[in-house]
Amino acid sequence: MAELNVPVNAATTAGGEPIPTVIVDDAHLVYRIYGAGSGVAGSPASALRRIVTREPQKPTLREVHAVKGVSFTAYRGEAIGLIGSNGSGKSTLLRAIAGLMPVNRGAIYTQGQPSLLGVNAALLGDLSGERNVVLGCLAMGMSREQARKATSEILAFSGINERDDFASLPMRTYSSGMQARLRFSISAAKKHDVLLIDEALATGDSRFRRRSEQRIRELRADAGTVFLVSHSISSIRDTCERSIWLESGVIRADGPTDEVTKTYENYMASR
Ligand SMILES: Nc1ncnc2c1ncn2[C@@H]1O[C@H](COP(=O)(O)OP(=O)(O)OP(=O)(O)O)[C@@H](O)[C@H]1O
Repeated sequence: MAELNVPVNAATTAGGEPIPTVIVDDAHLVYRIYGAGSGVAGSPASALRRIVTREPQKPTLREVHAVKGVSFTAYRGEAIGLIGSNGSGKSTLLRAIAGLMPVNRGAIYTQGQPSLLGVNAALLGDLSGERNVVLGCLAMGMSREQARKATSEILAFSGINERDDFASLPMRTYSSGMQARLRFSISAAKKHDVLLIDEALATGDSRFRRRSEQRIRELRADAGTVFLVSHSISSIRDTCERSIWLESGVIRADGPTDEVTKTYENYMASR
């Protein structure tokens, strides 16, 4: 635990300045849901009335303002935990940092290419775990030779072959925990400028979680920036020295993990 709190000196410029990797400046993120029926207007009675009166259904648009004016700067060498209750905007913010969702207002600047590792990251269910590892490596920019070399290491790290030769079976036959382990193992095989991890550790067992947490620390030590979204406060405490608490799309606290998680836990206990 102690080594997590030491400043990462590799992450500073020659002048000792920390190097920013992600700048989020007053970011607003809004989902637009078209055709979403709302309350009475979407009821069976109103649908029947429209049929009888031949009144066309008015197009509806609902907006969910998921992230409301969030600002912070992340630096190279930091591992940052994103915490908050369900629906507070954590995954949305990660998606925006990854460039998968445009900001509606404000701006997000990133250095290098952020990589989002989520439980929904696309791997192909009909291909074997091993083929998916090779494809994943190629997709991350490795050469065929590098991918071939990395494959056995990734499979060993994932531990999916611990009980049987699962690597040769199609991925659709894997449990969700095994799938998540393989996804994490593929992503963690490469150094990332900015690695965004969304609950990927939650589905692994405790042994795999410990290995993953160790790998996150190594990735961070390699001077990348890691963001970890998790409801497991212990994972956040073991991995991240800084945490950001989001609630209803707004930052409630940003600072040392111990302080932020304590405040968050008190808040959750009082609800
Ligand atoms: N694809 C979507 N379309 C419309 N609204 C969405 C969509 N995805 C998320 N939302 C809404 O945006 C808000 C933030 O959701 P988000 O998934 O970012 O929260 P979260 O903090 O990651 O939640 P959790 O801890 O439950 O995973 C919620 O109100 C959610 O209903």
